[in-house]
Amino acid sequence: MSLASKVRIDYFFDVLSPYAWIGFEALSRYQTVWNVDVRWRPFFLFGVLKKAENVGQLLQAPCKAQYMFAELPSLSAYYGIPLNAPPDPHEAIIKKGSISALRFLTILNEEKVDMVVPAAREMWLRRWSRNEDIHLGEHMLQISRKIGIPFKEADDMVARIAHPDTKARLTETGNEAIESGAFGAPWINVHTTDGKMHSFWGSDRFHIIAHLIGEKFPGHMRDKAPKYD
Ligand SMILES: N[C@@H](CCC(=O)N[C@@H](CS)C(=O)NCC(=O)O)C(=O)O
Repeated sequence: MSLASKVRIDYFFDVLSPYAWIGFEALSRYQTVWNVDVRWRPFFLFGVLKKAENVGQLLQAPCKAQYMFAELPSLSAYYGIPLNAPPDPHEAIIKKGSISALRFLTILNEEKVDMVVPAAREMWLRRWSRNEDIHLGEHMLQISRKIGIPFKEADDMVARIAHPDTKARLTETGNEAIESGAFGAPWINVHTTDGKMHSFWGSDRFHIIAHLIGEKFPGHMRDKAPKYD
């Protein structure tokens, strides 16, 4: 068996999850200094929660829901991420959702992989900073324009958002996460160079991941943050 020279990190996320955003920004910064190969893997969190029989946990324990929101301002300040909860979280998260955005990211991941990070970041900025919607095709076109995807290409990808192949690929990514034990987001699979896989839940596990792979975790690394606007 040949051993890999780089640690591969599969980062499963949904742009509706603010914790997945925090982890995404943290890992984007660490990606530049750790010897890792990061794969960004958009998955549909509600599908995963359902398959993992974890929907009730999240929505029915009021103290947990309250805590989830209460912790966000300190994380936002720590990492320097301009995070603002939408004024009507139920409408933004449950009613409008992220399925179109995730399907769009799924297409980008296969056809324009370099655009996945700027597109996902712009989606989070819209949903979790500026209170702008991300559930319609026209929003994907606005996002594409902002990050520099030519209109014709963007239009062609938006037209395939509802294609059965796109849906199937998003479901497959969720299933892969579920098979590795996922029950929430972010879900992080670290494939160490000895061929083993280690799974982690949360944006708050990077010090443990650093220890596992023999790297350093000096905290927020705000000096490596992009300009958020
Ligand atoms: N402590 C974790 C919390 C992550 C978290 O609460 N993620 C939510 C989605 S935004 C989730 O997966 N919840 C499932 C659960 O609580 O079981 C972190 O800091 O990232």
